[in-house]
Amino acid sequence: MIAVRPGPPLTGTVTVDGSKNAALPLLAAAAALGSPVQLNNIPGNTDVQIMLALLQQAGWHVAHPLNEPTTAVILPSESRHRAPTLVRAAHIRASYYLVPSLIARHGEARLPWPGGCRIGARGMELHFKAYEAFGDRSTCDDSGYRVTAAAPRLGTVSFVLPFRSRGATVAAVLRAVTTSRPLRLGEPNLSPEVLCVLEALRTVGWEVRAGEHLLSLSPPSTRADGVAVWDVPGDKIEAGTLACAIAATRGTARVEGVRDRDLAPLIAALHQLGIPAGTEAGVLCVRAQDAEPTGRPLRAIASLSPGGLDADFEPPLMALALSLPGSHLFADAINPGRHSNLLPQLARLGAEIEEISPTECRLTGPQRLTGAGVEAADIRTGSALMVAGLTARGITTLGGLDQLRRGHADLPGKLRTLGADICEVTP
Ligand SMILES: CC(=O)N[C@H]1[C@@H](OP(=O)(O)OP(=O)(O)OC[C@H]2O[C@@H](n3ccc(=O)[nH]c3=O)[C@H](O)[C@@H]2O)O[C@H](CO)[C@@H](O)[C@@H]1O
Ligand SMILES: C=C(OP(=O)(O)O)C(=O)O
Repeated sequence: MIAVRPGPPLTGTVTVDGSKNAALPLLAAAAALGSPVQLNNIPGNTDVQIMLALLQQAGWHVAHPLNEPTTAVILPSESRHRAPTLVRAAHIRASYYLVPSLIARHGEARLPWPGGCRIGARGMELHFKAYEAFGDRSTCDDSGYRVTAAAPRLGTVSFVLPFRSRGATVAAVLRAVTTSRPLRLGEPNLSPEVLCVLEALRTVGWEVRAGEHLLSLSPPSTRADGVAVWDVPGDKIEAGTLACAIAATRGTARVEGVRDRDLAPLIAALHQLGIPAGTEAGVLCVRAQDAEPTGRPLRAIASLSPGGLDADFEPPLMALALSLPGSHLFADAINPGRHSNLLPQLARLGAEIEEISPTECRLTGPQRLTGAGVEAADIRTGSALMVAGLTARGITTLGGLDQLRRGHADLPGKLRTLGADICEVTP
């Protein structure tokens, strides 16, 4: 487990890893393409390691150039063995991104239900609807699901999502790639993680028009030769978590390696709280040393809409808001089990948070927290508890590191680079 103690305000400069939630669909897009892709800035967290292992098991080569662990070349292998049983697909949520490439390669995708964070019921019926729009058939039982390829068809596939699911948007886009069919997708998810897949497809000749209400894709007229080179964007959530930690300790520090536009909703929330922060040319500067908190209420409502606040920013913002004056509201109806992971753990540190409903809560800051033993039941609960531990009197011990490492190769190390008093201890 990790032991966290309050210390001096965080200072200095740290660089974020590539984003887990962008790397996962980009790896699946590389597999769907069927021609070599070099992917740079791949993070070393365990979810991404599992995805790379799944790709290899399912028939793709994953080659790391010598001394470049964050780069991989993904390309299909020649051998066409039977569809494998991908048992570890049950460990990560994003295993469902592999369905289009598995169907294209093996004629069917047979997978266990996806895993990932236990943050409430996490359906995937919209993915099946997307595949059915392409003519595929899906069946499922308690242990998993199976999607079987339709006989090849031509023509544009049109489909409207009833809500802006990121997973279902990527599913439809990648199925368009593996069938080389034009797609018109209504009410798409246009989060940075989806946009980076669309940008990657543009580099290999796909015509992409991403409007708020309609996403249109048309395949390239000729197949691109050579190796496509794509970059995983820096992890906006890791950067946001570090920003909350810097602000909670009233520090002034720089976080490098993240795209400016990906942080706009987080920076708006920091400004609302009176924390001076901004990005320029991939560098996020947080200047909380002499900040004067506004005392204004923060309304942090997780959203799937374009430009909305990513649900994964909410937990670290909540940990920060506990140290700032004002009555702050948090809501995450996207991940309905998140608050039941996070709130009881913050309560162990002495936080007083009023649950308005299972997905909405209000807290009034500033509150004085006291170190205690806490447990990460999901990635962002883990990172939020580290932020809270930096302001709690005494020692906070955090268990459940396997959860944290699913999303970050070494978040404690990054906080230590900024001067945080964090160490790993063997219980
Ligand atoms: C790997 C990855 O990128 N995970 C992110 C992704 O999760 P996830 O892949 O769950 O995100 P989606 O946008 O697809 O889903 C949003 C919500 O709709 C539900 N849903 C989705 C599809 C469906 O067919 N049926 C259904 O009920 C999901 O269970 C979830 O509760 O977006 C979440 C919300 O922004 C983030 O917190 C997760 O970190
Ligand atoms: C919820 C998350 O991940 P996943 O969807 O992979 O479980 C997350 O990244 O916080």
